[in-house]
Amino acid sequence: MPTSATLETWLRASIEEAEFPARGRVPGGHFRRLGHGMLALLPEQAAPEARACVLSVGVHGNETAPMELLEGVLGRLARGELRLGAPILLLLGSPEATRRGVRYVGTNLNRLFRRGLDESGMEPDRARELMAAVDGFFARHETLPRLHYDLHTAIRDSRYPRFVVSPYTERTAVEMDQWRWLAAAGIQAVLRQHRHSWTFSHYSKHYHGAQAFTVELGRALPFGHNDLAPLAPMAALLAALLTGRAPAEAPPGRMTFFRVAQELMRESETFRLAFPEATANFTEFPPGTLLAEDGRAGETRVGTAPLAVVFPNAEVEIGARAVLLVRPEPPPA
Ligand SMILES: O=C(O)CCC(=O)N[C@@H](CCC(=O)O)C(=O)O
Ligand SMILES: [Zn+2]
Repeated sequence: MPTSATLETWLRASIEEAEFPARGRVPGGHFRRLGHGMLALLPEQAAPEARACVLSVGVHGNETAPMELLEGVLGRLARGELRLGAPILLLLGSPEATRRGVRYVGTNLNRLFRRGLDESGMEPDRARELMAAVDGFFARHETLPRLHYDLHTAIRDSRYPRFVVSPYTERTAVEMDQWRWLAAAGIQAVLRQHRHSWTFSHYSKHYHGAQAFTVELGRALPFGHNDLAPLAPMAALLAALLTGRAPAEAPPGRMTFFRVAQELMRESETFRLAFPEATANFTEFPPGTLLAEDGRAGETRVGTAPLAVVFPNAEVEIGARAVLLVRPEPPPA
């Protein structure tokens, strides 16, 4: 069987469609290639604190910092600095989009994670493969608590460069431990969704009862241009998950909590945002401010309480989310 040294090359091999062994050894267990951009790390024995963890990167092809972060952690495992103690499913969301250096090729993959998806095309096909991989992984490790971190970077600057989106589902509550782990991992803000969003993290939370988040780790930059220093605490969290150890904890109140008040969809060709393109995520606007104009839907203005903007993007497909309008809320007690 090939040795763990191979593991470090898995991500680049997946992007370049290069040869990669079907299985190999790592300290504490072995890896198995499940498909293109899909790798399972399987421990000889799960540690007492182990969770069945899905770690996904590259659901948007040009978001490279999470890939470099993951390569670093896999390198530590390969060199024997870490010992595998939990089953981990590693997923490269869209190898083709990453190879081309683009967010997506045909349509936004991160809006397609729902059962019964019947669209055809590259991203819908990939969404079905990824959902099947997650289904199989959680079924195989059904006795362990479930976790999914879907790692991204944002298009724009942010008042909080590292933040998580907590998907909405009435079925699964967020455990307090998650807030403590994320606070210790250097996450600065939490954005709680107000309705179903059909993202990858929503899929694992809604259909599998996993603790699941979209994790934003700074700005989307090309390979080699990412500053990984601020992500060291997040690397430590991923390392703890791999080894099945309890991660470091910090008070959740260290993070600023927000809730989505409104999701503005682009409804026409003439949609435009009324604030500058470069406006940072979580920038707040006072009551009465004009935020957007959109054909027959007309104007959107801030009501009586201030609103902040997250993920503004006037160029999205018609029918897609153009901006989230959010307000602060108290941290969970
Ligand atoms: O910076 C942006 O405008 C988009 C960054 C990004 O890809 N965000 C995710 C968030 C997913 C979620 O809401 O959980 C996305 O838009 O898919
Ligand atoms: Zn993304």
